[in-house]
Amino acid sequence: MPREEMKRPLIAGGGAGPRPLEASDQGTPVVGVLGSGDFSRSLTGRLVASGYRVVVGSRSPKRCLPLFPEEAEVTSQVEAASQGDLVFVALFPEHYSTLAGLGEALAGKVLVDVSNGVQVNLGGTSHAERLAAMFPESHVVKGFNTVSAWALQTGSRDGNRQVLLCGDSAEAKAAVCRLCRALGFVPVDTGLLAARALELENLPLRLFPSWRVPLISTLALFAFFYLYNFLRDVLQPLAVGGRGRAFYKMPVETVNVTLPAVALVTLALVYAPGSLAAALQLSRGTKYARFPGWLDRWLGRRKQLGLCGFACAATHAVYSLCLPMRRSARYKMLNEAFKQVKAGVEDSWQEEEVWRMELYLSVGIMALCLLSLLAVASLPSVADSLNWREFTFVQSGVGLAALAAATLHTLLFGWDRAFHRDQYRLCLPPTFMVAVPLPLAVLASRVALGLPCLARRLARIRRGWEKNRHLRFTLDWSPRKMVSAKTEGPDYFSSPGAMRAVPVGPVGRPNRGFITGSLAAAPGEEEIQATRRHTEAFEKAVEDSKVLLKRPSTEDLGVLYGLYKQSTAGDVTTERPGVLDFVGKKKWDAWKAREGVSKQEAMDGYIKAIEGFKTKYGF
Ligand SMILES: NC(=O)C1=CN([C@@H]2O[C@H](COP(=O)(O)OP(=O)(O)OC[C@H]3O[C@@H](n4cnc5c(N)ncnc54)[C@H](OP(=O)(O)O)[C@@H]3O)[C@@H](O)[C@H]2O)C=CC1
Ligand SMILES: [Cu+2]
Repeated sequence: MPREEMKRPLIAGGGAGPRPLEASDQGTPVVGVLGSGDFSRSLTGRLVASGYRVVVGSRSPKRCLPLFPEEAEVTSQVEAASQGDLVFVALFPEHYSTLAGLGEALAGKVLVDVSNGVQVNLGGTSHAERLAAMFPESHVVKGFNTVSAWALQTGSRDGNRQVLLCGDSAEAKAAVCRLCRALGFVPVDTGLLAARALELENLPLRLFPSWRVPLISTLALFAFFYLYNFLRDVLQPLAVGGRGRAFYKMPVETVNVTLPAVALVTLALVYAPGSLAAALQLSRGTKYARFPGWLDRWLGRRKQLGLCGFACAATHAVYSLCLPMRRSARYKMLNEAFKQVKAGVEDSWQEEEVWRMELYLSVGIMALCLLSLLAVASLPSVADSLNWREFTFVQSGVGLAALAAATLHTLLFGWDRAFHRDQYRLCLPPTFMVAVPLPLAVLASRVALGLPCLARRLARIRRGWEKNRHLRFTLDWSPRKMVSAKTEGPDYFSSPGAMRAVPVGPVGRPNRGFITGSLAAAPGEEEIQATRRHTEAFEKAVEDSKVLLKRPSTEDLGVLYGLYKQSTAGDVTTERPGVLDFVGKKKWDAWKAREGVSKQEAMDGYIKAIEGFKTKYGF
């Protein structure tokens, strides 16, 4: 539906008059909607506005008639089921049994189940499957349950435009997809009913599913550090006979010592899985082995963890700004001043303390700025405007700089306190000493991964190199394809970008049984030996062709391709590819040019050509 259409008020309040279904609307299906509730009304309004003829089926059509736009027909359920080509079931699933008598009217039709559960259903049967079992002659499609009645009314300008669907009949899904598009939504086919319906029904019931673990981790860290600080800063002074003036610290001071520790550890948790993944790839020598499930999930939650860390850091900044505003701070300052006067100290300036504070604050502000950049870049609208390199630079480069700055900020805060005995209250080291090891370990691992020997190896692995195996520039090389006389084979014409890593045996040792199928015909022992030697020389030349230092010119690739196909498949037997298949045509022509040449001669030609190319292109 055009955007302008979306802006039209959808539920015509009355005087709009019937919207005639003229010639252009003739082909559109009649849509039946069973049920007259909120969803039914919003959907009907939207369908009518998009030019569909809608028949609403209700148990009491007269009562609900005024609630629907006048273009819609409101009738009995049987009537709506009979008239509609595509029927929406806008009832709660517990009322599906009341539709039992509609089996005949709904036979052969597309039934759209829009229902949601009341609680997450993790193993039972989905409502859509129950509906499909009730109406085995209808084609049930699950969908629209992730769209609210509100979104249907206001149009997809608000929120997500996607409508997730699933179903077993491809035609039924196609019909629902067409309708979706006509309503201005974007259909997304997620698969079959048995595989996806339950998941779709659970989707609207889940509360921020990707945030659960990051939020719980952040809260758990907060609880741990808060308790730790409570023991050290509140209980310990009371335990050693203080004057009962420690509980005041609980709302602000203790929270403000807790927040930076949580922020720092959370931020380290964002970059730790990347280091673990790199270490795994290095030790396995391949990027093609799956990570353990927990690492995969951890990698997938980095953004949420980062945002939790940012929230803690930002809150810590606000708390810190407010510290001097507190009464307790003023009283403490006055008391200090009085003590100083009494002691006759005129100037309390301590150079070291001044520098510690200046540096600590400055680095902290920088860390917060970098974190803000990261947070902004993780917004979908901003992330979408960055290319992959820019995104990686921000998330990786700026993120690690933020982690480094935050760690330095914490270390500057600690200064030399780690070495003061009086800092170990209740035998517990200062909080910063508990918070700092993980970020330091992550930063150290990144430095290690940046060392040329490791960085080079990792870069190779990430470009497809595998330990004990070699990279080859090829597409379909399976022996079966070599034997068949089709236009497949080594894709010498593929662009360098299309090259991909496929494991093969070590260079120089041809794979066993490489082209045996096409060449195994010689009867005598000597002949067999000669053929084998010839074949091996050819196979060696094929292997060599993949490790030439430079990519041969298109003409030379054509020569190689033609000789190769003639060697392995004989004369060309296929039709010349169509006008638009430029690469296919070139390949075909190159093969055709060798027509009539025997396989042995073609192999000789190939071996000679490779010898020449080794000098020409380097080897
Ligand atoms: N509202 C929303 O935003 C969304 C709703 N949905 C789904 O759409 C479906 C309908 O929701 P909604 O429109 O909000 O619900 P409503 O309660 O507003 O409407 C349900 C309709 O079901 C019919 N009904 C009520 N009681 C019975 C009964 N005992 N036996 C038979 N039919 C009955 C009534 O129609 P009548 O009296 O005319 O027969 C009623 O209007 C639900 O499955 C819901 O999960 C999905 C996504 C969003
Ligand atoms: Cu701080």
